[in-house]
Amino acid sequence: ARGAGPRGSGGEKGRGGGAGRRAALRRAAAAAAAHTRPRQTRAYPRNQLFSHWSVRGLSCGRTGSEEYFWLDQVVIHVGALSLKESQELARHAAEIGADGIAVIAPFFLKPWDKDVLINFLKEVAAAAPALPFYYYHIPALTGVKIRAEELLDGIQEKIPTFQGLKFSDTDLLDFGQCVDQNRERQFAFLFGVDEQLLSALVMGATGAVGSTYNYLGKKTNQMLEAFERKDFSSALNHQFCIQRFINFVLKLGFGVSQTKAIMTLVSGIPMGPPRPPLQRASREFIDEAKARLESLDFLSSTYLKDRNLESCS
Ligand SMILES: CC(=O)N[C@@H]([C@@H](O)[C@H](O)[C@H](O)CO)[C@@H](O)CC(=O)C(=O)O
Repeated sequence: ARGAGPRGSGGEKGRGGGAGRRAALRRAAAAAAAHTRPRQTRAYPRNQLFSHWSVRGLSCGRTGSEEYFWLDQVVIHVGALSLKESQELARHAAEIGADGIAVIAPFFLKPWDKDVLINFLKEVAAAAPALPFYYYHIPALTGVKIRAEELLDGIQEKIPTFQGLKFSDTDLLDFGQCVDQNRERQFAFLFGVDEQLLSALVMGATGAVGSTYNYLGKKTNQMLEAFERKDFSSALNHQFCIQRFINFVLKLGFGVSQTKAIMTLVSGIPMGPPRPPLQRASREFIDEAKARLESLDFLSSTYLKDRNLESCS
């Protein structure tokens, strides 16, 4: 998933930027990546994937005389069914200089209440005690429905590195209460339901992480900018426009496979097939999604060249 947000996509209170720190991180990540370079035909173990991502993410690009980094922050998801594996991944994330770690609830042997879940998260966080820690709340996929608002109550006493939450659920009452009950704390509230982001911004979301930002990022940024300048009518138009596309693909059947297909379509970069049990997106899906992207002006070549997308709003 990719981040978007008015105040950064996560970990905005992180550990400070600076070219020196970035250069050091880049060296550490490059060393780790070189040490474990996989052969082309082998699947990447997760730690190798992290190293390679960090190297790429912390690399510089250049526009004119200005140098910039591809990513502002790299927050690594280290959740796993096994506590030990999660801890190893957390240690590795710290070694390669990640800006933070995130963890979903284990979903085979599920935690049955808040305390049990916090205990698990605490053990993972303790393996990387200098890294900001995020809980990734995604009940539709984990089946762990412990309310985030309950989980946050007193969490920093148990997990001192707790920094915030990625909230991937449509329960805006729960989300609103997370924000409302933690106003004194500087938590990051990263929202993960792209079609509802505007509502979450109104409630205090500080950023967003979601799948559609990989290809609807420009439209989302227009919405964020309108929101920042308090032009709520334009912000709503942009959100509705995004909803039109998401609503359309949700009805066709939308998940990771379809996301890969759309990303391939929009970027021209082959994303490869999904792993079983997932199946490739069907030809019909790709054709229909393409037509919809075109009709909303999300796919035209001019879209990539800074076109104003008012036709959609
Ligand atoms: C259940 C799900 O996949 N949610 C997505 C959303 O970005 C979602 O695809 C989008 O809101 C469309 O419904 C993200 O919150 C999760 C995600 O991108 C990820 O974990 O990589």
